[in-house]
Amino acid sequence: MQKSTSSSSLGPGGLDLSQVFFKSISNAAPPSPTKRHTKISVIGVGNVGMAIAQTILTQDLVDELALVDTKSDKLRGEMLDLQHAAAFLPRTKINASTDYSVTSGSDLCIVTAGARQNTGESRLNLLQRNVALFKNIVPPLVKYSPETTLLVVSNPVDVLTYVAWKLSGFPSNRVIGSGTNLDSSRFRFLIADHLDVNAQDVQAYIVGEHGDSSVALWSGISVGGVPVLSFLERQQIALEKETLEKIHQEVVHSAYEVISLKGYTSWAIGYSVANLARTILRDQRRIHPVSVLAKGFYGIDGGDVFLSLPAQLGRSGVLGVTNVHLTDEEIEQLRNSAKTILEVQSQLGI
Ligand SMILES: NC(=O)C1=CN([C@@H]2O[C@H](COP(=O)(O)OP(=O)(O)OC[C@H]3O[C@@H](n4cnc5c(N)ncnc54)[C@H](O)[C@@H]3O)[C@@H](O)[C@H]2O)C=CC1
Ligand SMILES: CC(=O)C(=O)O
Repeated sequence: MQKSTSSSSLGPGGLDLSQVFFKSISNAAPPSPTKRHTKISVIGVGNVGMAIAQTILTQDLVDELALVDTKSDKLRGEMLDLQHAAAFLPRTKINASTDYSVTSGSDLCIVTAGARQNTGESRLNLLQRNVALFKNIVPPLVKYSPETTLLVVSNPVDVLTYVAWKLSGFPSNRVIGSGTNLDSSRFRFLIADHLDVNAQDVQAYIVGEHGDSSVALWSGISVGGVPVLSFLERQQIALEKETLEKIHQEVVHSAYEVISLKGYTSWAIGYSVANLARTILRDQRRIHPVSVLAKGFYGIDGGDVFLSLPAQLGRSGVLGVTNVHLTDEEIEQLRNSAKTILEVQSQLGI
């Protein structure tokens, strides 16, 4: 597929159209040398890839957005549809191609390509199909953007982040999985709903596997800086363990429910990933629960495993993992989550 936008403003007969519409100001300042050209590539233009692409565009995050997929008609259709919104959006050059050269020089490559769950199917079930695709996706991304950060979204996201790390040969700080950033957003929504407060004022993390063995960090939840569990305890208000467990189960069940109702999930993951992209490209140094190489943190050992921990992110990827206080029960659950992922990983032969 050809590139979407002409890189030259030459009209018929070699006339420079920019000179027809604009007369140059002879002493105009040259473009600022400090302003970097920023670029994101999104691989896979299905429900998830397009939700991410459109959220990135509305947030004025990059100068250039490149889209890649194997379905050339769908790809061109999606590219044109986004380009036709140019009059309402911050200026971003949008290119699309089945050829990975379109991704060249990306600061961030977001991988959403691959099979998705059918109703009732677990994320881990997708593994073999998506590992095969990753072998065709990761090497060309590395070839065209050797300095990029890889952000994996395709499921099962934790194992595929490990696969992307292995296939890329990148240092682990430049390979991140979207992990439980989404689960934590669902968690914050449900807690906010329960307490009738704004979800943005709720600090709460789900860590571990993005999936059935995820771990809710109840001990660290705070609302507007007030630690929730200890506050309720002091007020002698019992928040029953069953209520807490029910909220966590609702988080775990969320994707299954949305998939059974509309066939896929898209909007929340779109916002979640665009939020991560902003932190990384703008060097915001915010803390997000995302899938990182977890070996050595919170007593996780037994192999190279990627799972979600609260990590500080910035321009160079993962800057560090936060030392959150976990209860013994939470540590035990986190190690079990690591074990679940490692068991799946051991079948890969990568
Ligand atoms: N980590 C998370 O929180 C979430 C992850 N997902 C995962 O994201 C993935 C995508 O989901 P949807 O967009 O709903 O699926 P979809 O079926 O709508 O789109 C997948 C796209 O990938 C493309 N594709 C397939 N093989 C490719 C290849 N080798 N190179 C480039 N493109 C290729 C397909 O042509 C298709 O356009 C799934 O694995 C899904 O489970 C979905 C929601 C949340
Ligand atoms: C599909 C998926 O992983 C989610 O929405 O959480």
